[in-house]
Amino acid sequence: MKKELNNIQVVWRMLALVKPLTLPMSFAVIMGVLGFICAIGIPVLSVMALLQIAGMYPHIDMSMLLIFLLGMAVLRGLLHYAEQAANHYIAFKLLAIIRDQVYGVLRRLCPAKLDRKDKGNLISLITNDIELLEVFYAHTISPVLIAFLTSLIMLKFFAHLHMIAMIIALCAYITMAIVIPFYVNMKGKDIGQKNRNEIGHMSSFLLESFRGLTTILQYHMGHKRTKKMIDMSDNIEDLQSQMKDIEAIQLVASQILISLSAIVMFVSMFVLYLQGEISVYRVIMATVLMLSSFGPVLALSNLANNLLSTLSSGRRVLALLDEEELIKDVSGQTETSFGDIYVDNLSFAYEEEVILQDVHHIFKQGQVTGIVGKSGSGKSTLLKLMMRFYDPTTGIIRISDRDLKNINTQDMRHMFAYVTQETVLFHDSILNNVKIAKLNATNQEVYEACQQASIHDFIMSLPQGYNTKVAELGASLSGGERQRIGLARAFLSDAPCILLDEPTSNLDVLNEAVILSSLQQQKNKTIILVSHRESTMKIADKVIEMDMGRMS
Ligand SMILES: Nc1ncnc2c1ncn2[C@@H]1O[C@H](COP(=O)(O)OP(=O)(O)OP(=O)(O)O)[C@@H](O)[C@H]1O
Repeated sequence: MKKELNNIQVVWRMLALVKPLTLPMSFAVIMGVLGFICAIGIPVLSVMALLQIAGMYPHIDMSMLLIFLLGMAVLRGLLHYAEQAANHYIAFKLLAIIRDQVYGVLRRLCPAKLDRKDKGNLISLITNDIELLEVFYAHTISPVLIAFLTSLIMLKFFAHLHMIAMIIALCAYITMAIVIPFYVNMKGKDIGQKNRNEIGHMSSFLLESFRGLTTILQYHMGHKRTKKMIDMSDNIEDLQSQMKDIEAIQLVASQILISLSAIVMFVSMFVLYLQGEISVYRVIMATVLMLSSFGPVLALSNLANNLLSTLSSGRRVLALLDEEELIKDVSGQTETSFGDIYVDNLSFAYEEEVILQDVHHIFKQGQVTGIVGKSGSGKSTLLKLMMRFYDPTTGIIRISDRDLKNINTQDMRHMFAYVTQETVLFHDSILNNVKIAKLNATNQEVYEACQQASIHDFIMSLPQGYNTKVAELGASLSGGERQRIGLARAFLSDAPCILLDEPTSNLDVLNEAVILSSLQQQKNKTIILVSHRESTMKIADKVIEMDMGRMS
Protein backbone atom coordinates (compact mmCIF):
# COMPACT_ATOMS: atom_id res chain seq x y z
CA MET A 1 0.00 0.00 0.00
CA LYS A 2 1.19 3.50 -0.81
CA LYS A 3 2.33 5.67 2.13
CA GLU A 4 -0.03 8.52 2.94
CA LEU A 5 1.27 11.98 2.07
CA ASN A 6 2.11 14.19 5.05
CA ASN A 7 0.81 17.77 5.28
CA ILE A 8 3.99 19.31 3.89
CA GLN A 9 3.93 16.99 0.89
CA VAL A 10 0.24 17.78 0.32
CA VAL A 11 0.91 21.54 0.46
CA TRP A 12 3.90 21.20 -1.83
CA ARG A 13 1.98 19.16 -4.41
CA MET A 14 -0.98 21.53 -4.29
CA LEU A 15 1.32 24.54 -4.68
CA ALA A 16 2.92 22.99 -7.74
CA LEU A 17 -0.44 23.21 -9.49
CA VAL A 18 -0.42 27.01 -9.16
CA LYS A 19 2.66 27.42 -11.36
CA PRO A 20 0.79 28.32 -14.56
CA LEU A 21 -1.10 31.01 -12.63
CA THR A 22 1.93 32.76 -11.12
CA LEU A 23 1.01 36.10 -12.71
CA PRO A 24 -2.51 36.49 -11.23
CA MET A 25 -1.12 35.16 -7.94
CA SER A 26 1.56 37.90 -7.87
CA PHE A 27 -1.13 40.45 -8.68
CA ALA A 28 -3.30 39.19 -5.77
CA VAL A 29 -0.35 39.39 -3.38
CA ILE A 30 0.60 42.94 -4.41
CA MET A 31 -3.03 44.07 -4.06
CA GLY A 32 -3.25 42.37 -0.66
CA VAL A 33 -0.05 43.95 0.69
CA LEU A 34 -1.09 47.43 -0.52
CA GLY A 35 -4.57 46.89 0.94
CA PHE A 36 -3.19 46.02 4.37
CA ILE A 37 -0.80 48.96 4.29
CA CYS A 38 -3.85 51.21 3.69
CA ALA A 39 -5.74 49.48 6.52
CA ILE A 40 -2.84 49.93 8.92
CA GLY A 41 -2.20 53.47 7.66
CA ILE A 42 -5.67 54.72 8.61
CA PRO A 43 -5.29 54.44 12.43
CA VAL A 44 -1.65 55.50 12.21
CA LEU A 45 -2.53 58.71 10.31
CA SER A 46 -5.43 59.36 12.69
CA VAL A 47 -3.10 59.10 15.67
CA MET A 48 -0.65 61.44 13.95
CA ALA A 49 -3.47 63.97 13.56
CA LEU A 50 -4.43 63.65 17.23
CA LEU A 51 -0.82 63.97 18.32
CA GLN A 52 -0.48 67.10 16.26
CA ILE A 53 -3.58 68.60 17.85
CA ALA A 54 -2.05 67.78 21.25
CA GLY A 55 1.13 69.50 20.10
CA MET A 56 3.25 66.30 20.25
CA TYR A 57 3.98 66.01 16.56
CA PRO A 58 5.60 68.42 14.13
CA HIS A 59 3.22 70.42 12.00
CA ILE A 60 1.58 68.58 9.11
CA ASP A 61 -1.05 69.87 6.73
CA MET A 62 -4.36 68.70 8.23
CA SER A 63 -6.33 68.98 4.99
CA MET A 64 -3.72 66.84 3.20
CA LEU A 65 -3.93 64.33 6.03
CA LEU A 66 -7.69 64.18 5.68
CA ILE A 67 -7.42 63.61 1.92
CA PHE A 68 -4.89 60.85 2.57
CA LEU A 69 -7.19 59.24 5.11
CA LEU A 70 -10.15 59.27 2.73
CA GLY A 71 -8.01 58.04 -0.15
CA MET A 72 -6.69 55.16 1.95
CA ALA A 73 -10.19 54.16 3.04
CA VAL A 74 -11.42 54.03 -0.57
CA LEU A 75 -8.24 52.34 -1.79
CA ARG A 76 -8.47 49.75 0.98
CA GLY A 77 -11.85 48.63 -0.40
CA LEU A 78 -10.74 48.62 -4.03
CA LEU A 79 -7.48 46.79 -3.32
CA HIS A 80 -9.26 44.17 -1.23
CA TYR A 81 -11.75 43.65 -4.04
CA ALA A 82 -8.93 43.25 -6.60
CA GLU A 83 -7.11 40.79 -4.33
CA GLN A 84 -10.22 38.67 -3.79
CA ALA A 85 -11.14 38.75 -7.48
CA ALA A 86 -7.66 37.56 -8.47
CA ASN A 87 -7.66 34.86 -5.76
CA HIS A 88 -11.01 33.49 -6.83
CA TYR A 89 -10.03 33.60 -10.48
CA ILE A 90 -7.02 31.43 -9.58
CA ALA A 91 -9.05 29.13 -7.33
CA PHE A 92 -11.85 28.37 -9.78
CA LYS A 93 -9.42 27.96 -12.68
CA LEU A 94 -7.46 25.48 -10.59
CA LEU A 95 -10.55 23.61 -9.43
CA ALA A 96 -11.52 23.19 -13.09
CA ILE A 97 -8.02 21.85 -13.86
CA ILE A 98 -8.17 19.46 -10.88
CA ARG A 99 -11.65 18.23 -11.84
CA ASP A 100 -10.38 17.60 -15.34
CA GLN A 101 -7.46 15.60 -13.96
CA VAL A 102 -9.73 13.62 -11.64
CA TYR A 103 -12.09 12.70 -14.49
CA GLY A 104 -9.06 11.70 -16.54
CA VAL A 105 -7.91 9.41 -13.72
CA LEU A 106 -11.36 7.90 -13.33
CA ARG A 107 -11.33 7.05 -17.04
CA ARG A 108 -7.87 5.51 -16.66
CA LEU A 109 -8.85 3.44 -13.64
CA CYS A 110 -12.01 2.24 -15.30
CA PRO A 111 -13.17 -0.47 -14.97
CA ALA A 112 -10.69 -2.70 -13.13
CA LYS A 113 -9.80 -0.37 -10.24
CA LEU A 114 -13.07 1.54 -10.20
CA ASP A 115 -14.97 -1.69 -9.68
CA ARG A 116 -13.42 -2.00 -6.23
CA LYS A 117 -13.88 1.59 -5.16
CA ASP A 118 -16.54 2.79 -2.81
CA LYS A 119 -18.75 4.85 -5.16
CA GLY A 120 -20.33 7.09 -2.49
CA ASN A 121 -16.88 8.00 -1.25
CA LEU A 122 -15.81 8.78 -4.80
CA ILE A 123 -18.81 11.08 -5.29
CA SER A 124 -17.99 12.83 -2.03
CA LEU A 125 -14.41 13.27 -3.25
CA ILE A 126 -15.44 14.66 -6.64
CA THR A 127 -17.96 17.07 -5.15
CA ASN A 128 -17.08 18.08 -1.56
CA ASP A 129 -13.35 17.49 -1.43
CA ILE A 130 -12.52 19.30 -4.65
CA GLU A 131 -14.83 22.16 -3.63
CA LEU A 132 -12.96 22.48 -0.32
CA LEU A 133 -9.69 23.04 -2.14
CA GLU A 134 -11.06 26.47 -3.00
CA VAL A 135 -10.09 27.48 0.54
CA PHE A 136 -6.49 26.62 -0.16
CA TYR A 137 -6.26 28.35 -3.50
CA ALA A 138 -8.39 31.43 -2.80
CA HIS A 139 -7.76 31.97 0.91
CA THR A 140 -4.44 30.41 1.86
CA ILE A 141 -1.58 30.93 -0.56
CA SER A 142 -1.84 34.66 -1.05
CA PRO A 143 -2.64 35.40 2.65
CA VAL A 144 0.59 33.61 3.61
CA LEU A 145 2.62 35.68 1.15
CA ILE A 146 0.72 38.86 2.04
CA ALA A 147 1.28 38.28 5.77
CA PHE A 148 4.98 37.67 5.17
CA LEU A 149 5.53 40.77 3.03
CA THR A 150 3.31 43.09 5.09
CA SER A 151 5.00 41.96 8.30
CA LEU A 152 8.43 42.65 6.80
CA ILE A 153 7.32 46.20 5.94
CA MET A 154 5.85 46.66 9.43
CA LEU A 155 9.04 45.39 11.08
CA LYS A 156 10.94 48.02 9.13
CA PHE A 157 8.63 50.69 10.64
CA PHE A 158 9.09 49.26 14.14
CA ALA A 159 12.86 49.24 13.64
CA HIS A 160 12.60 52.91 12.71
CA LEU A 161 10.81 53.57 16.02
CA HIS A 162 13.20 51.41 18.13
CA MET A 163 14.98 48.06 17.80
CA ILE A 164 13.24 46.70 20.89
CA ALA A 165 9.88 47.55 19.31
CA MET A 166 10.90 45.53 16.28
CA ILE A 167 11.92 42.52 18.38
CA ILE A 168 8.60 42.57 20.28
CA ALA A 169 6.63 42.81 17.04
CA LEU A 170 8.67 40.01 15.45
CA CYS A 171 8.00 37.69 18.42
CA ALA A 172 4.27 38.55 18.32
CA TYR A 173 4.02 37.89 14.58
CA ILE A 174 5.86 34.59 14.83
CA THR A 175 3.62 33.43 17.67
CA MET A 176 0.49 34.42 15.76
CA ALA A 177 1.49 33.12 12.34
CA ILE A 178 3.51 30.03 13.26
CA VAL A 179 3.18 28.90 16.90
CA ILE A 180 -0.62 29.08 17.19
CA PRO A 181 -1.34 27.46 13.77
CA PHE A 182 1.25 24.77 14.53
CA TYR A 183 -0.50 23.96 17.81
CA VAL A 184 -3.92 23.89 16.08
CA ASN A 185 -2.53 21.68 13.35
CA MET A 186 -1.04 19.25 15.88
CA LYS A 187 -4.30 19.02 17.83
CA GLY A 188 -6.64 18.71 14.89
CA LYS A 189 -4.80 16.86 12.15
CA ASP A 190 -6.32 13.45 12.73
CA ILE A 191 -9.75 14.88 13.50
CA GLY A 192 -9.84 16.72 10.14
CA GLN A 193 -8.92 13.58 8.22
CA LYS A 194 -11.41 11.45 10.19
CA ASN A 195 -14.14 14.03 9.53
CA ARG A 196 -13.57 13.93 5.76
CA ASN A 197 -13.45 10.13 5.74
CA GLU A 198 -16.64 9.88 7.80
CA ILE A 199 -18.44 12.24 5.41
CA GLY A 200 -17.31 10.00 2.55
CA HIS A 201 -18.63 6.90 4.33
CA MET A 202 -21.95 8.60 5.00
CA SER A 203 -22.28 9.41 1.29
CA SER A 204 -21.71 5.74 0.45
CA PHE A 205 -24.19 4.63 3.05
CA LEU A 206 -26.83 7.00 1.68
CA LEU A 207 -26.22 5.94 -1.90
CA GLU A 208 -26.46 2.28 -0.91
CA SER A 209 -29.67 2.98 1.02
CA PHE A 210 -31.27 4.68 -2.00
CA ARG A 211 -30.27 1.78 -4.22
CA GLY A 212 -31.50 -0.82 -1.79
CA LEU A 213 -34.71 0.94 -0.82
CA THR A 214 -37.04 -1.94 -1.68
CA THR A 215 -34.84 -4.51 0.07
CA ILE A 216 -34.69 -2.31 3.16
CA LEU A 217 -38.49 -2.01 3.19
CA GLN A 218 -39.04 -5.69 2.49
CA TYR A 219 -36.79 -6.89 5.30
CA HIS A 220 -37.79 -4.18 7.81
CA MET A 221 -34.26 -2.82 7.92
CA GLY A 222 -35.47 0.79 8.06
CA HIS A 223 -34.98 1.24 11.81
CA LYS A 224 -31.60 -0.39 11.84
CA ARG A 225 -30.33 1.71 8.96
CA THR A 226 -31.83 4.90 10.39
CA LYS A 227 -30.04 4.15 13.64
CA LYS A 228 -26.78 3.62 11.80
CA MET A 229 -27.35 6.88 9.92
CA ILE A 230 -27.96 8.72 13.21
CA ASP A 231 -24.82 7.17 14.69
CA MET A 232 -22.83 8.32 11.70
CA SER A 233 -24.26 11.84 11.92
CA ASP A 234 -23.53 11.93 15.66
CA ASN A 235 -20.00 10.83 15.01
CA ILE A 236 -19.52 13.55 12.38
CA GLU A 237 -21.12 16.11 14.71
CA ASP A 238 -18.76 15.01 17.47
CA LEU A 239 -15.71 15.34 15.21
CA GLN A 240 -16.86 18.74 13.98
CA SER A 241 -17.50 19.91 17.51
CA GLN A 242 -13.95 18.84 18.44
CA MET A 243 -12.72 20.86 15.46
CA LYS A 244 -14.76 23.86 16.64
CA ASP A 245 -13.27 23.53 20.16
CA ILE A 246 -9.79 23.73 18.70
CA GLU A 247 -10.91 26.70 16.59
CA ALA A 248 -12.22 28.41 19.73
CA ILE A 249 -8.89 27.88 21.52
CA GLN A 250 -7.13 29.36 18.55
CA LEU A 251 -9.44 32.40 18.45
CA VAL A 252 -9.09 33.09 22.16
CA ALA A 253 -5.31 32.62 22.03
CA SER A 254 -5.08 35.06 19.08
CA GLN A 255 -7.10 37.74 20.86
CA ILE A 256 -5.08 37.37 24.07
CA LEU A 257 -1.90 37.59 22.05
CA ILE A 258 -3.00 40.85 20.40
CA SER A 259 -3.81 42.47 23.74
CA LEU A 260 -0.68 41.13 25.44
CA SER A 261 1.57 42.30 22.61
CA ALA A 262 0.08 45.81 22.77
CA ILE A 263 0.60 45.90 26.56
CA VAL A 264 4.17 44.59 26.31
CA MET A 265 4.90 47.08 23.53
CA PHE A 266 3.45 49.99 25.52
CA VAL A 267 5.26 49.11 28.76
CA SER A 268 8.60 48.57 27.02
CA MET A 269 8.32 51.78 25.04
CA PHE A 270 7.22 53.66 28.17
CA VAL A 271 10.30 52.42 30.02
CA LEU A 272 12.44 53.60 27.11
CA TYR A 273 10.64 56.95 27.28
CA LEU A 274 11.33 57.19 31.02
CA GLN A 275 14.99 56.48 30.28
CA GLY A 276 14.86 59.40 27.85
CA GLU A 277 15.60 57.19 24.85
CA ILE A 278 12.45 57.92 22.84
CA SER A 279 9.71 60.55 22.63
CA VAL A 280 6.03 60.12 23.68
CA TYR A 281 5.17 60.14 20.00
CA ARG A 282 7.16 56.91 19.46
CA VAL A 283 5.56 55.25 22.50
CA ILE A 284 2.07 55.93 21.17
CA MET A 285 2.96 55.15 17.56
CA ALA A 286 4.58 51.81 18.42
CA THR A 287 1.55 50.77 20.48
CA VAL A 288 -0.96 51.81 17.79
CA LEU A 289 1.10 50.11 15.10
CA MET A 290 1.28 46.93 17.17
CA LEU A 291 -2.49 46.87 17.67
CA SER A 292 -3.36 47.65 14.08
CA SER A 293 -0.77 45.57 12.22
CA PHE A 294 -2.00 42.11 13.23
CA GLY A 295 -4.49 41.90 10.34
CA PRO A 296 -2.41 39.85 7.89
CA VAL A 297 -0.93 37.43 10.46
CA LEU A 298 -4.31 37.06 12.17
CA ALA A 299 -5.84 36.08 8.82
CA LEU A 300 -3.08 33.52 8.53
CA SER A 301 -3.71 32.15 12.00
CA ASN A 302 -7.47 31.89 11.33
CA LEU A 303 -6.69 29.78 8.31
CA ALA A 304 -5.20 27.00 10.41
CA ASN A 305 -8.61 25.48 11.19
CA ASN A 306 -9.94 25.44 7.67
CA LEU A 307 -6.59 24.33 6.49
CA LEU A 308 -6.97 21.04 8.36
CA SER A 309 -10.07 20.06 6.42
CA THR A 310 -8.58 21.44 3.23
CA LEU A 311 -5.39 19.45 3.54
CA SER A 312 -7.39 16.29 4.32
CA SER A 313 -9.40 16.89 1.16
CA GLY A 314 -6.22 17.64 -0.77
CA ARG A 315 -4.71 14.37 0.47
CA ARG A 316 -7.76 12.39 -0.71
CA VAL A 317 -7.77 14.08 -4.12
CA LEU A 318 -4.01 13.61 -4.59
CA ALA A 319 -4.26 9.95 -3.55
CA LEU A 320 -6.79 9.41 -6.33
CA LEU A 321 -4.65 11.32 -8.84
CA ASP A 322 -1.67 9.11 -7.89
CA GLU A 323 -3.61 5.89 -8.29
CA GLU A 324 -2.06 3.60 -10.91
CA GLU A 325 -4.33 1.92 -13.39
CA LEU A 326 -4.31 -1.89 -13.65
CA ILE A 327 -4.68 -1.81 -17.41
CA LYS A 328 -2.81 0.77 -19.41
CA ASP A 329 -4.39 2.01 -22.62
CA VAL A 330 -2.59 0.90 -25.77
CA SER A 331 -2.12 3.18 -28.75
CA GLY A 332 0.21 3.58 -31.70
CA GLN A 333 0.06 -0.10 -32.76
CA THR A 334 -0.83 -1.11 -36.29
CA GLU A 335 -4.52 -1.77 -36.75
CA THR A 336 -5.75 -5.30 -36.03
CA SER A 337 -8.65 -6.74 -37.95
CA PHE A 338 -10.99 -8.98 -36.01
CA GLY A 339 -10.66 -12.76 -36.40
CA ASP A 340 -10.68 -15.87 -34.24
CA ILE A 341 -10.24 -15.34 -30.50
CA TYR A 342 -7.59 -17.62 -29.00
CA VAL A 343 -7.66 -18.24 -25.28
CA ASP A 344 -4.48 -20.02 -24.35
CA ASN A 345 -3.47 -21.46 -20.98
CA LEU A 346 -5.41 -18.68 -19.29
CA SER A 347 -5.56 -18.29 -15.51
CA PHE A 348 -6.97 -15.38 -13.57
CA ALA A 349 -7.58 -14.22 -10.00
CA TYR A 350 -9.26 -10.96 -8.98
CA GLU A 351 -7.19 -10.88 -5.82
CA GLU A 352 -6.12 -14.05 -4.02
CA GLU A 353 -8.90 -16.39 -5.12
CA VAL A 354 -8.24 -18.10 -8.46
CA ILE A 355 -11.30 -17.75 -10.70
CA LEU A 356 -10.07 -19.22 -14.00
CA GLN A 357 -7.46 -21.94 -14.43
CA ASP A 358 -5.75 -23.25 -17.57
CA VAL A 359 -8.55 -22.23 -19.89
CA HIS A 360 -7.97 -23.08 -23.57
CA HIS A 361 -10.38 -22.37 -26.38
CA ILE A 362 -10.63 -20.93 -29.87
CA PHE A 363 -13.73 -18.84 -30.48
CA LYS A 364 -14.15 -19.16 -34.25
CA GLN A 365 -15.03 -16.04 -36.18
CA GLY A 366 -18.63 -16.00 -37.38
CA GLN A 367 -19.71 -18.78 -34.98
CA VAL A 368 -22.14 -18.66 -32.09
CA THR A 369 -20.45 -20.13 -29.02
CA GLY A 370 -22.46 -20.80 -25.89
CA ILE A 371 -20.86 -20.85 -22.44
CA VAL A 372 -22.70 -22.64 -19.67
CA GLY A 373 -21.70 -23.42 -16.13
CA LYS A 374 -22.59 -23.01 -12.50
CA SER A 375 -23.04 -19.60 -11.01
CA GLY A 376 -19.66 -18.19 -10.00
CA SER A 377 -17.71 -20.49 -12.33
CA GLY A 378 -16.13 -17.51 -14.08
CA LYS A 379 -18.23 -17.11 -17.26
CA SER A 380 -18.68 -13.34 -17.00
CA THR A 381 -15.05 -13.01 -15.93
CA LEU A 382 -13.95 -14.69 -19.15
CA LEU A 383 -15.94 -12.14 -21.19
CA LYS A 384 -14.36 -9.28 -19.21
CA LEU A 385 -10.90 -10.69 -19.90
CA MET A 386 -11.69 -10.83 -23.62
CA MET A 387 -12.54 -7.13 -23.53
CA ARG A 388 -9.36 -6.54 -21.51
CA PHE A 389 -11.13 -5.07 -18.52
CA TYR A 390 -8.50 -7.13 -16.67
CA ASP A 391 -5.29 -8.84 -17.77
CA PRO A 392 -4.83 -12.60 -17.23
CA THR A 393 -2.60 -13.68 -14.36
CA THR A 394 -0.96 -16.19 -16.70
CA GLY A 395 -1.66 -17.23 -20.27
CA ILE A 396 -2.74 -15.13 -23.18
CA ILE A 397 -5.76 -14.01 -25.17
CA ARG A 398 -5.16 -13.27 -28.82
CA ILE A 399 -7.32 -11.86 -31.56
CA SER A 400 -6.20 -12.73 -35.08
CA ASP A 401 -2.92 -13.97 -33.61
CA ARG A 402 -2.19 -10.72 -31.79
CA ASP A 403 -1.96 -10.50 -28.01
CA LEU A 404 -4.75 -8.30 -26.62
CA LYS A 405 -2.05 -6.30 -24.82
CA ASN A 406 -0.72 -5.17 -28.22
CA ILE A 407 -4.02 -4.12 -29.72
CA ASN A 408 -4.91 -0.43 -29.65
CA THR A 409 -7.54 0.10 -26.95
CA GLN A 410 -9.68 2.14 -29.35
CA ASP A 411 -9.60 -0.66 -31.96
CA MET A 412 -10.48 -3.24 -29.33
CA ARG A 413 -13.45 -1.25 -28.03
CA HIS A 414 -14.83 -1.21 -31.59
CA MET A 415 -14.50 -5.00 -31.87
CA PHE A 416 -16.98 -5.83 -29.12
CA ALA A 417 -20.60 -5.10 -28.34
CA TYR A 418 -21.04 -6.23 -24.75
CA VAL A 419 -24.47 -6.77 -23.24
CA THR A 420 -24.13 -7.18 -19.49
CA GLN A 421 -26.61 -8.59 -17.02
CA GLU A 422 -27.67 -5.07 -16.12
CA THR A 423 -28.46 -2.48 -18.77
CA VAL A 424 -27.57 1.03 -17.70
CA LEU A 425 -29.80 3.73 -19.18
CA PHE A 426 -28.69 7.35 -19.23
CA HIS A 427 -30.84 10.42 -18.59
CA ASP A 428 -31.63 11.00 -22.23
CA SER A 429 -34.22 9.99 -24.83
CA ILE A 430 -34.67 6.32 -25.65
CA LEU A 431 -33.43 7.08 -29.17
CA ASN A 432 -30.13 8.46 -27.86
CA ASN A 433 -29.88 5.66 -25.33
CA VAL A 434 -29.87 3.11 -28.15
CA LYS A 435 -27.72 5.30 -30.39
CA ILE A 436 -24.77 5.23 -28.00
CA ALA A 437 -23.82 1.97 -29.74
CA LYS A 438 -23.44 3.81 -33.05
CA LEU A 439 -23.49 7.57 -32.78
CA ASN A 440 -23.93 8.19 -36.51
CA ALA A 441 -26.80 5.70 -36.90
CA THR A 442 -29.87 6.88 -38.77
CA ASN A 443 -33.23 6.74 -37.02
CA GLN A 444 -34.22 3.94 -39.42
CA GLU A 445 -31.23 1.86 -38.26
CA VAL A 446 -32.25 2.43 -34.63
CA TYR A 447 -35.84 1.32 -35.37
CA GLU A 448 -34.57 -1.83 -37.09
CA ALA A 449 -32.24 -2.68 -34.18
CA CYS A 450 -35.14 -2.20 -31.77
CA GLN A 451 -37.34 -4.45 -33.90
CA GLN A 452 -34.64 -7.13 -33.79
CA ALA A 453 -34.55 -6.73 -30.01
CA SER A 454 -38.36 -6.95 -29.86
CA ILE A 455 -38.71 -3.57 -28.15
CA HIS A 456 -39.84 -1.36 -31.05
CA ASP A 457 -43.60 -1.83 -30.44
CA PHE A 458 -43.24 -1.03 -26.75
CA ILE A 459 -41.29 2.18 -27.51
CA MET A 460 -43.88 3.23 -30.11
CA SER A 461 -46.63 2.77 -27.53
CA LEU A 462 -45.05 5.45 -25.29
CA PRO A 463 -46.60 8.94 -25.63
CA GLN A 464 -43.44 10.42 -27.13
CA GLY A 465 -42.17 7.24 -28.74
CA TYR A 466 -38.42 7.22 -29.25
CA ASN A 467 -38.16 10.76 -27.87
CA THR A 468 -39.43 9.70 -24.45
CA LYS A 469 -36.90 10.62 -21.81
CA VAL A 470 -35.72 7.69 -19.75
CA ALA A 471 -35.78 9.91 -16.65
CA GLU A 472 -39.52 10.53 -17.18
CA LEU A 473 -40.14 6.78 -17.10
CA GLY A 474 -38.33 6.69 -13.78
CA ALA A 475 -37.95 3.16 -12.58
CA SER A 476 -41.04 2.10 -14.50
CA LEU A 477 -39.10 0.22 -17.20
CA SER A 478 -39.20 -3.48 -16.45
CA GLY A 479 -36.06 -5.60 -16.28
CA GLY A 480 -37.02 -7.20 -19.60
CA GLU A 481 -37.57 -3.83 -21.30
CA ARG A 482 -34.18 -2.59 -20.11
CA GLN A 483 -32.56 -5.81 -21.23
CA ARG A 484 -34.09 -5.49 -24.71
CA ILE A 485 -32.82 -1.90 -25.01
CA GLY A 486 -29.38 -3.28 -24.16
CA LEU A 487 -29.79 -5.88 -26.89
CA ALA A 488 -30.96 -3.24 -29.38
CA ARG A 489 -27.65 -1.45 -28.76
CA ALA A 490 -25.77 -4.64 -29.62
CA PHE A 491 -27.81 -5.14 -32.82
CA LEU A 492 -27.18 -1.52 -33.83
CA SER A 493 -23.45 -1.68 -33.18
CA ASP A 494 -21.02 -2.34 -36.02
CA ALA A 495 -18.83 -4.46 -33.74
CA PRO A 496 -17.86 -7.78 -35.36
CA CYS A 497 -18.24 -9.63 -32.04
CA ILE A 498 -21.22 -9.62 -29.69
CA LEU A 499 -20.68 -10.73 -26.10
CA LEU A 500 -23.93 -11.54 -24.36
CA ASP A 501 -24.08 -12.20 -20.64
CA GLU A 502 -27.47 -13.77 -19.80
CA PRO A 503 -29.24 -11.86 -22.60
CA THR A 504 -32.58 -13.56 -22.13
CA SER A 505 -32.72 -13.92 -18.33
CA ASN A 506 -35.58 -11.41 -17.97
CA LEU A 507 -37.50 -12.29 -21.15
CA ASP A 508 -40.63 -14.31 -21.73
CA VAL A 509 -40.66 -17.11 -24.29
CA LEU A 510 -42.08 -14.92 -27.06
CA ASN A 511 -39.51 -12.16 -26.77
CA GLU A 512 -36.74 -14.70 -26.34
CA ALA A 513 -37.75 -16.37 -29.62
CA VAL A 514 -37.67 -13.05 -31.52
CA ILE A 515 -34.27 -12.17 -30.13
CA LEU A 516 -32.74 -15.58 -30.74
CA SER A 517 -33.93 -15.49 -34.33
CA SER A 518 -32.45 -11.98 -34.71
CA LEU A 519 -29.16 -13.26 -33.30
CA GLN A 520 -29.16 -16.11 -35.80
CA GLN A 521 -29.55 -13.58 -38.59
CA GLN A 522 -26.40 -11.66 -37.55
CA LYS A 523 -24.41 -12.70 -40.57
CA ASN A 524 -20.62 -13.05 -40.13
CA LYS A 525 -20.73 -11.89 -36.53
CA THR A 526 -18.98 -13.80 -33.80
CA ILE A 527 -21.37 -14.29 -30.92
CA ILE A 528 -20.39 -15.51 -27.47
CA LEU A 529 -23.38 -16.27 -25.38
CA VAL A 530 -23.38 -16.90 -21.63
CA SER A 531 -26.64 -18.31 -20.38
CA HIS A 532 -28.21 -20.73 -17.96
CA ARG A 533 -31.20 -21.25 -20.28
CA GLU A 534 -31.18 -24.36 -22.41
CA SER A 535 -33.59 -22.77 -24.89
CA THR A 536 -31.10 -19.93 -25.49
CA MET A 537 -28.26 -22.36 -26.10
CA LYS A 538 -30.17 -23.91 -29.01
CA ILE A 539 -28.82 -21.28 -31.41
CA ALA A 540 -25.19 -21.99 -30.46
CA ASP A 541 -22.95 -23.72 -32.99
CA LYS A 542 -20.88 -24.96 -30.10
CA VAL A 543 -21.44 -25.06 -26.35
CA ILE A 544 -18.63 -25.17 -23.82
CA GLU A 545 -18.94 -25.67 -20.09
CA MET A 546 -17.13 -23.91 -17.31
CA ASP A 547 -16.61 -25.81 -14.11
CA MET A 548 -14.77 -24.41 -11.11
CA GLY A 549 -12.79 -22.05 -13.35
CA ARG A 550 -11.88 -24.77 -15.88
CA MET A 551 -13.31 -25.35 -19.30
CA SER A 552 -14.62 -28.71 -20.42
N1 LIG B 1 -14.71 -7.39 -9.46
C1 LIG B 1 -14.59 -8.53 -8.77
N2 LIG B 1 -13.72 -8.57 -7.73
C2 LIG B 1 -13.56 -9.71 -7.01
N3 LIG B 1 -14.23 -10.87 -7.26
C3 LIG B 1 -15.10 -10.88 -8.28
C4 LIG B 1 -15.33 -9.72 -9.08
N4 LIG B 1 -16.25 -10.03 -10.03
C5 LIG B 1 -16.58 -11.34 -9.82
N5 LIG B 1 -15.89 -11.85 -8.78
C6 LIG B 1 -15.96 -13.23 -8.29
O1 LIG B 1 -15.48 -14.08 -9.31
C7 LIG B 1 -16.21 -15.28 -9.34
C8 LIG B 1 -16.71 -15.54 -10.77
O2 LIG B 1 -17.64 -14.52 -11.09
P1 LIG B 1 -18.35 -14.45 -12.50
O3 LIG B 1 -19.27 -13.29 -12.49
O4 LIG B 1 -17.34 -14.54 -13.58
O5 LIG B 1 -19.18 -15.82 -12.48
P2 LIG B 1 -20.33 -16.32 -13.46
O6 LIG B 1 -19.96 -17.70 -13.86
O7 LIG B 1 -20.55 -15.35 -14.56
O8 LIG B 1 -21.56 -16.31 -12.46
P3 LIG B 1 -23.13 -16.08 -12.76
O9 LIG B 1 -23.57 -17.21 -13.62
O10 LIG B 1 -23.73 -16.11 -11.42
O11 LIG B 1 -23.24 -14.74 -13.43
C9 LIG B 1 -17.33 -15.13 -8.34
O12 LIG B 1 -16.96 -15.86 -7.18
C10 LIG B 1 -17.38 -13.66 -8.04
O13 LIG B 1 -17.73 -13.44 -6.72
